[in-house]
Amino acid sequence: MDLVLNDVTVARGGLPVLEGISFRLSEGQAIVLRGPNGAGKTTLLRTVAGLQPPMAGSVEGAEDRVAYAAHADGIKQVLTVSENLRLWAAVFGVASIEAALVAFNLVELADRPAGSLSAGQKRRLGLARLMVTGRPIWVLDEPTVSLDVASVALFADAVRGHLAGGGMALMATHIDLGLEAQVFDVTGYKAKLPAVDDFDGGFL
Ligand SMILES: Nc1ncnc2c1ncn2[C@@H]1O[C@H](COP(=O)(O)OP(=O)(O)OP(=O)(O)O)[C@@H](O)[C@H]1O
Repeated sequence: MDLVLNDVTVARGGLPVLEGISFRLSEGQAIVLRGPNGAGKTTLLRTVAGLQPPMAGSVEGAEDRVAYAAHADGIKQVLTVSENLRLWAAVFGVASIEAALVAFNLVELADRPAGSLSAGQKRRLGLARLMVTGRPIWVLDEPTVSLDVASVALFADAVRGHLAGGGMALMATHIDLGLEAQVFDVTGYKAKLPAVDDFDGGFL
């Protein structure tokens, strides 16, 4: 089933940020969101992930199918790397964590408490989590932050494998991952702020 956005408006703090967003993401495809800081990429990703409703328009095909990786890695600090992955695997009903450990070069760190990992290692664990969700739509907000060159390559391989298996990916990233992806620049979709109709100019 495709992920379809129809004329979506997204808002932060009650104010529209982006409007008129429409696209379709099919099996095996990726879309990379581009746009300057503050343009609304995170807000759009949060809306697709179901963390907030669209202000207008509709998001179809996302419900219970999205695995979301945001700036915060969502890691349980006191659990080990493998315990973290097993926890998520149990939540999502996935049998094995081995592929995720291998894909993100976490085998040697499997017994380390997650709280003792470096920023890049934590990020690898946060991304490995995607693989144990079994969910087809990966929604990723700046997934490569803190990753070194080798880890970026691991991540790109994991996304490539996910797409090859019929998965989909929607991500905000400023770096070129060497993936075949459509680029969606949100810059042209900046929302017009609603007119203030009870403004009293006499207070100026
Ligand atoms: N909690 C909040 N309450 C109100 N406004 C917010 C909140 N979080 C973000 N904003 C504002 O919403 C707008 C969109 O922010 P958003 O984080 O979606 O942009 P972005 O394109 O992801 O930026 P970046 O590239 O810097 O991560 C910005 O103007 C931002 O200041």
